[in-house]
Amino acid sequence: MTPDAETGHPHAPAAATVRAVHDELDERAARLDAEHAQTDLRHRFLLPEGLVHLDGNSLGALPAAVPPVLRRVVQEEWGRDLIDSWNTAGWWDAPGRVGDAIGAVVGAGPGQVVAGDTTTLRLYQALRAAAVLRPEARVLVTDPGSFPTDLYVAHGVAAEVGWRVELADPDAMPVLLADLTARGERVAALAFSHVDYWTGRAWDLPGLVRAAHDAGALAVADLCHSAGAMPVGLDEHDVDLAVGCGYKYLNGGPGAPAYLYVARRHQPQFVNPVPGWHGHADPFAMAGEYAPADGVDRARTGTPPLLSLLALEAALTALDGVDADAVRERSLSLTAFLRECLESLVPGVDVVTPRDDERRGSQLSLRHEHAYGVVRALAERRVVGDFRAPDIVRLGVAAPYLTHADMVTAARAYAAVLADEEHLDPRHERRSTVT
Ligand SMILES: Cc1ncc(COP(=O)(O)O)c(C=O)c1O
Ligand SMILES: Nc1c(O)cccc1C(=O)C[C@H](N)C(=O)O
Repeated sequence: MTPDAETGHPHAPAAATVRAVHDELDERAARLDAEHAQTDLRHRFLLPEGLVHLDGNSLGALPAAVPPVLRRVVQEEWGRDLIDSWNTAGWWDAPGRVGDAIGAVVGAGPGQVVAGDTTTLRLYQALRAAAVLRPEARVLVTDPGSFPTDLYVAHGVAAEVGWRVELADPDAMPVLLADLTARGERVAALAFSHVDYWTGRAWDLPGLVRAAHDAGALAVADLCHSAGAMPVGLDEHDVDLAVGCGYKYLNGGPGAPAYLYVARRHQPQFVNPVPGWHGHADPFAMAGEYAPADGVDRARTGTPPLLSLLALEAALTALDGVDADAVRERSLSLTAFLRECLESLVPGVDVVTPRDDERRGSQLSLRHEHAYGVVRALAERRVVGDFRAPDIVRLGVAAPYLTHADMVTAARAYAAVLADEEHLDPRHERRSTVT
């Protein structure tokens, strides 16, 4: 480094050099945004002016299509037509209809996805159903780095059905499965997240499904961090069961319903461990005995949260006309460019997320000793990411509403926070519940 002409600081780069780096990044951003103009869907979302929302992997932005639909649903369907709306407004069929719309995003043909309930409940259903589909098996393989709710459900179901839980990083799962099989152990299911919530690492979904099937096991995937951000190909890759939430890259809003995919081949044997009346073959017969509906409808439980479900349905239209490959292409460009900006502007930045496109979901996770303070200080600069304990600054990149220019803004803010030590401000000591 040459001494700075203005400050005379011997170790800082010259101001002119710094300005040239910034100019170059701005020019690259403008060029890349022009190249990717086709997939810029920012106009389909209502975001506060000047905010860079890098937290769509926790709560997606509000699609412009949602408020008018909710207004109509509340005023006309609920307010005016009341109970008639179960028939006239298609409320009864909404879980399957919205399920099909989600299916279109994750590569599942119609009739295999049902929307409603929470990811936690959906995973419980999936794993309990796996136990019925693989009655002889005594082992569940899952990732110790899974989102906590997934681990809790895995251990909970294992305790209920008498499985032993084997923990392995998804990269190590195929070897573990082969070992278990060689020892004559029967594995019921391999449960994994397609993209890791903490590192942003994307696992090899087709390879994991193949390994599961080679071991006679089922593949159960959590799509929370991939659905809406990249192609999943549930049917193409022969996934058995999958779950996901509606509030991240599907932009369904806070508490949006989750979903469950049951591959058509498993539906006749799918046993719902929470057999509610909405999943009954003839709900209004009010029969005292449960008889499952045909198809994926048997995975329904009780009355779905209609307002949220219809908000999610409207939200999904924000992705209309842009396929998952196109979203992925934009996402990879944005995350690669964000990394490049950070590496240019923040000396020693520690990016945990893999550099390799194949291995990267749609976020960058940065390790920092004062990650919580960094996240709070960034938020004051109108760049919203989140903190994941113990030391991760998570920057989620929801491609449809973010631009390459936003990536420069975010990296610049990150550099400024650290340079001015804003993250050490005592106001940024950790005290909020939700991070
Ligand atoms: C991978 C993963 N699974 C599950 C959940 C949450 O489950 P639920 O929708 O039941 O809160 C999240 C996020 O909250 C998640 O990231
Ligand atoms: N589901 C959430 C919630 O109910 C409150 C706050 C955050 C969330 C999230 O979605 C967090 C997210 N699953 C994560 O990857 O950390």
